[in-house]
Amino acid sequence: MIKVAINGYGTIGKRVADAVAAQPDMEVVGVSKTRPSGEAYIANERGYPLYIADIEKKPVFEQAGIAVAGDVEEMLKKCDIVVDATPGGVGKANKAIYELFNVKAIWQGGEKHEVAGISFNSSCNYEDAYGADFVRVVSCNTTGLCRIIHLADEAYGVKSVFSTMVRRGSDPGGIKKGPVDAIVLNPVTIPSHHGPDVNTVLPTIDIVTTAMIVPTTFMHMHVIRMELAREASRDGVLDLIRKHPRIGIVKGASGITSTAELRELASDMNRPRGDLWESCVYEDSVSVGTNNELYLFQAIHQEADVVVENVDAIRAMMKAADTAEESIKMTNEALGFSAI
Ligand SMILES: NC(=O)C1=CN([C@@H]2O[C@H](COP(=O)(O)OP(=O)(O)OC[C@H]3O[C@@H](n4cnc5c(N)ncnc54)[C@H](O)[C@@H]3O)[C@@H](O)[C@H]2O)C=CC1
Ligand SMILES: O=C(OP(=O)(O)O)[C@H](O)COP(=O)(O)O
Repeated sequence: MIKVAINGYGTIGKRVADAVAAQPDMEVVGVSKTRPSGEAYIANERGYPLYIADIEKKPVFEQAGIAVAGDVEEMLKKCDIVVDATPGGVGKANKAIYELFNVKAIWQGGEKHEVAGISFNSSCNYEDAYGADFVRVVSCNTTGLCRIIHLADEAYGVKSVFSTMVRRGSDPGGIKKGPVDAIVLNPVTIPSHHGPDVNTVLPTIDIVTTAMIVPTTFMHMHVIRMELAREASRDGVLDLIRKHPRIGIVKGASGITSTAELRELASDMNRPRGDLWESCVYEDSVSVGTNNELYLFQAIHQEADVVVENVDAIRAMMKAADTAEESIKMTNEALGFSAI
């Protein structure tokens, strides 16, 4: 069994913990928090040993009725690999301690590529992470872009990409972020970080991205245009998407034209936390122009799509599955996940 620790049990960390716990070849040996919270009670309830960043706060946790197993250093002694899901920018400072305790580490998209030197998406570059000590799973939007661009590139060759990300303002549980009543160009400069970030996984893709934030909490929406090198058809593209284990199709016949209806669908499917681990391509949006330009809309559940990628990154780094296909299949099956 691969012993996995999760440093930072928040939006991403708690989901990664549950996904790891569901895998037949992995176990959660600990999760960490900085202060008592609803999530800390749940960690106790699920039987994940709870470690804390600052051991001096142990009495505060215990007074709140939350059992503490030790500090983060204790947790690192028990694991083979740590998933760092601390807030963006915090994780890089943890590298020294991971090196000290000789554990492999995975960071999230809020950190820069340089922290690990390998940026990861299982459908694109599983082999780059095979046996590696340090890997970064790219951000939720970048994950969604990488999946679809790589698929199109393998089949048709991608000459260039232009995409606009309409980003959610805050996660549903967030109370500190906005906007409440604005469309914020974020960033106002072009390109946004997503294009260069795609190039950390797919270095040869010619891509420009723009991004804005809107007052919604569930999912980002991508508007994508790709110029293809070889002749493509709408049906051909839809067939490829149907076969992809991490890209789903929002059927035109379902009448779903929004993120809100997708949230309802995920809940009705009894997905844990209503999570959509797959990118959700709107069938009726998929169009091919006369010069082989591919157009589509896809929705990305920001809290979920990177979770399955973290599980595959663990397997690649631990050499527990030789190919991406093998790992993706194991991950999806353990979660009872097949793309919509
Ligand atoms: N929320 C999202 O939509 C997505 C986030 N990401 C990335 O995932 C990473 C984590 O983001 P979230 O889960 O949203 O953050 P979050 O704020 O929900 O959770 C972070 C957790 O880390 C804990 N923490 C803070 N400092 C710590 C420390 N020094 N040691 C141990 N734990 C500490 C906090 O208590 C909290 O539980 C970031 O790099 C972010 O950019 C990636 C994809 C999507
Ligand atoms: O990785 C994300 O977005 P990104 O791909 O736009 O960087 C997550 O939605 C976190 O974004 P946030 O930095 O607005 O919390």
